[in-house]
Amino acid sequence: MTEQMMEQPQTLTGLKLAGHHIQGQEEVFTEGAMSLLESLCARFAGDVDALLAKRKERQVRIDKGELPDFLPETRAIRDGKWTIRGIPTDLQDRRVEITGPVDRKMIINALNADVKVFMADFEDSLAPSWEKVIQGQINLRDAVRGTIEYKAPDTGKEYRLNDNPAVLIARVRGLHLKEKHVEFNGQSIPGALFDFCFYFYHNYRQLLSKGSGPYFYIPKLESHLEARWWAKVFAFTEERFCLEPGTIKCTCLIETLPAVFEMDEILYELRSNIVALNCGRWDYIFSYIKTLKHHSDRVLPDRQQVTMDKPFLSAYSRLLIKTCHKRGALAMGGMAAFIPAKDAEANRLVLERVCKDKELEARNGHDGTWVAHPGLAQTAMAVFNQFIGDDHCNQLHITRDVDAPILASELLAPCEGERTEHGMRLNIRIALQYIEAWISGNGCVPIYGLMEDAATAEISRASIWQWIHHQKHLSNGKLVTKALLKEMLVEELANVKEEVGSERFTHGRFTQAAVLLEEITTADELVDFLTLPGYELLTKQEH
Ligand SMILES: CC(=O)SCCNC(=O)CCNC(=O)[C@H](O)C(C)(C)COP(=O)(O)OP(=O)(O)OC[C@H]1O[C@@H](n2cnc3c(N)ncnc32)[C@H](O)[C@@H]1OP(=O)(O)O
Ligand SMILES: O=CC(=O)O
Ligand SMILES: [Mg+2]
Repeated sequence: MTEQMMEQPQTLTGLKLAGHHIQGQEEVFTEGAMSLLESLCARFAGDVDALLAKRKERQVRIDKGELPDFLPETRAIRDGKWTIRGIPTDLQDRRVEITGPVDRKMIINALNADVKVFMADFEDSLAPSWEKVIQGQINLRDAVRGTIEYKAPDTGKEYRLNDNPAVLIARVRGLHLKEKHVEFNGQSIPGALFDFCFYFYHNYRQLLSKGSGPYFYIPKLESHLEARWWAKVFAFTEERFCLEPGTIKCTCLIETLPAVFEMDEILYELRSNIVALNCGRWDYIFSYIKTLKHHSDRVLPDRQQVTMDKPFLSAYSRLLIKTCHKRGALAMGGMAAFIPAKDAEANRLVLERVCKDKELEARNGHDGTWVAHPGLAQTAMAVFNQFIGDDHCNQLHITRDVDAPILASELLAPCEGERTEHGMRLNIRIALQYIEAWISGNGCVPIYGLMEDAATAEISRASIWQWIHHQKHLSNGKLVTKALLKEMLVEELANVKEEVGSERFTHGRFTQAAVLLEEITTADELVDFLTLPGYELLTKQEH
């Protein structure tokens, strides 16, 4: 059957658009694209709930005292000799990747930045309002065709692509997030399938014709069974469009504690399509808190003290590199959350810190890294250039074979450090401001000189919950209780009002953010993801 025959209009019996009309949506919801979405939902949406249920089953065991470990039943995969299928030419050199949400100006700036790859983000840095997820698809379609343009309404500045834009990779939503504006057989569909379907459908031909391809970042995997689900989605799509197996390429973030014990297995399940793993450090730290939430000996200190040189994070980075390179896959580093400062001296310190962070990654053997802002690209590039040298375009040759095996106990090692009143108050102010931004439709914001997104904010709010839950004492002797949190929340809300100004405060959604923050930090059980209740508030205000 030819592709055209397969793309004949089909009766879209099960699929229903439940969102309000967004300008330009007809360009996204074409007959062919909707037909693909319906097929994907029919085959794969139902399995997502079963995969999410498996996460819960494992968590129940861990809550009872079990610790995550390498799986006995997949030992043969870990011990076996095999490699991934291969890495396309334009993904061999990924020494610096910029990331950012799928806003029009941001996309153009990111593709023009002095980087190898742009990860266009429907995930941690995007609050997925109906408008943003549709507009993001339109923006990426125009970017792939090279026609994307933007004129800033305030300055009149015009934006268009340079001659040699970065390679594009789209990051789709995690499996836990539904897209409530589209229903299949009466149920909201997985946001991941929505993002995958439309980005693939509207762009694969143009990408392949330019010598690139449909490339994806897959976030927040928790097991190799979830990777197997993605492998089936990719294989089905390739077959439907008569593409060679392995045409779709993906990079999986290893950003949950359970997944770090299944890296070989994830690579194996996806071996036709995968090219790299990535250390998504912020979600990983959040996942460490969440997974071990009932283990009183593994409560984290102030967020600022949990840096990549801490033993449990160093073990994670080194094991990821060793695992990837053994299988021929790239081992990407993660995000230093710094962003440039306006003041020259402050900016010098920012660049110094970024440089130190990137040196640690490059020295460990990572093949590349992430930056949150174009102003950091040169610094990261200089570090990786120095470590990669002139004879290579990555560090695949660093095998870490002589390293002692990295043990489960190292990955789970408690993290030393203080829990301070300053740290707790900072967590409250960061979480407040981030939640306010997210429920107002902005998924990534600068707060106190750092990039804050869904992953970094999760650490702040989950830490507060964990300190309350385990009745920790702060370094000044204060016992962390629900009452203390409530007292501090009132004070910090007032401080935030002073910081942002009463005009911004009154027109913002800070009170709603405070209510949500109080709810999720004082709940008996840790809420799985901040973005789940956040999505209800985000979408409630849509017309
Ligand atoms: C844990 C994780 O998942 S990390 C990955 C997800 N997070 C991200 O991707 C963060 C991406 N970064 C950002 O969103 C932004 O850098 C922010 C929100 C933190 C700060 O943005 P701003 O406040 O606009 O920064 P600033 O004013 O310094 O920007 C200066 C210019 O750089 C551009 N810029 C800033 N960050 C980016 C970026 N990531 N990509 C492209 N352009 C960018 C701005 O658009 C602006 O352009 P202009 O001069 O043409 O107007
Ligand atoms: O997605 C990246 C992370 O650090 O989380
Ligand atoms: Mg993440």
